[in-house]
Amino acid sequence: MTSLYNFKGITVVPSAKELKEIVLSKTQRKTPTVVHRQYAISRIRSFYARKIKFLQQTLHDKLSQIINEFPKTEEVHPFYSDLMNILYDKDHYKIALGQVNTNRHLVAQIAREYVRLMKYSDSLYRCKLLKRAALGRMVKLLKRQNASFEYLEQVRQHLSRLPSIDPNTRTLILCGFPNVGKSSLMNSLTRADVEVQPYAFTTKSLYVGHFDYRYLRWQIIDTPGILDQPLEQRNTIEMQAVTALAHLKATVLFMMDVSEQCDHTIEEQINLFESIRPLFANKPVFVGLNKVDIIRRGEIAPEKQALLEKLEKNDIPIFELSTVSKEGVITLRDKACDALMAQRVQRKLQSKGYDNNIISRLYVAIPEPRDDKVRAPYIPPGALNGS
Ligand SMILES: Nc1nc2c(ncn2[C@@H]2O[C@H](COP(=O)(O)OP(=O)(O)OP(=O)(O)O)[C@@H](O)[C@H]2O)c(=O)[nH]1
Ligand SMILES: [Mg+2]
Repeated sequence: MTSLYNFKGITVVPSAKELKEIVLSKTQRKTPTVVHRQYAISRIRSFYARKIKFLQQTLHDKLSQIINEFPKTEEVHPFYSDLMNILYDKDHYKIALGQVNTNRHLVAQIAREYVRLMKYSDSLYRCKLLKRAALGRMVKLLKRQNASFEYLEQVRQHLSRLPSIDPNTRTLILCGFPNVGKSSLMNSLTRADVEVQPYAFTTKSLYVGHFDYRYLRWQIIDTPGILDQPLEQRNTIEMQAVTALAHLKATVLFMMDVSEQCDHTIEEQINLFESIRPLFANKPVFVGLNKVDIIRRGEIAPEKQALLEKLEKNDIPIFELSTVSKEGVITLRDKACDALMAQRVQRKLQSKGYDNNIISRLYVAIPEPRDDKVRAPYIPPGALNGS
């Protein structure tokens, strides 16, 4: 499943100029090069027609490869199609691929046209001119589409660097204001080695890490920090975090900085929590109160404590932790995993066609009798005697 969302295998998209050189030199190498005036005209015609067809086929293969290898936005998981829309703009992407497709058809049209004209030419010289015109027109088409090729190459490079997140597996998502310690938690749970810095927006894209819990493989996603602002004002960096939260069935770990070193008060952090809460619908949510090595929950101002208590009353569990002293880190992780596991089991039991009895898990073969011969069950006497 992971390999489905691993976009590292897409072939490099050449620029129009490179593509032109590749296809022309291939045509030169792979088709016969010697022709004589004294040959029968039909032979001369087919000599040049072959070159035209060969170039058309080579271009067709190259362009088809691009079209087939790039992921189709309507075929990938909604998480990836949304992410691609945010990063590359869906319309731009579709238009670029559409233009490649149009080019493929135009090239075929030109080839057909010139091969037909070739039948009317009566000398080697005319045949040659026709071939040259056909090849020229075909490669010229490419030049006009150079912008699309360049854009697709950039998308390819970016896609190959995207983390391979499996949208269907057990997942934890870290989110919260910038600088609260999301990446630090990620690093203490996995070997992902995400950059940690004492300033906001250190993390600018999604990162994925893995760990084992209860003999199962889990993925944890570190997201860029998000600010408390309306959706329309969010930038590309923040929107990646929102996309992950919106599309992945996961446990959400909302990280808070109890020491307020991240430059946002506890009240602001809770406000952010409330404003993005619709994204947590139907997902287990935990609040990680980070940096308790600086100040403990019991030591903060009473009105701030009251805010946290109010959150707890709404059934949001709060866990104190510190990624520096490692206190509480594993407890939070285990609770988050257990909650997701319980939810996944629950969903499976409720899903259609799942009957919670033993027969639905077994396959019982009941073969048709092939003739009238009686084949009674036979139990060896030794077994009956129990010896
Ligand atoms: N004292 C203390 N500092 C911490 C703790 N966890 C993280 N920090 C510090 O907080 C700062 C920010 O940590 P990051 O892990 O980069 O925070 P982030 O949430 O990933 O930030 P962005 O990627 O910018 O959104 C760093 O300077 C860390 O050293 C903690 O438990 N205690
Ligand atoms: Mg970070």
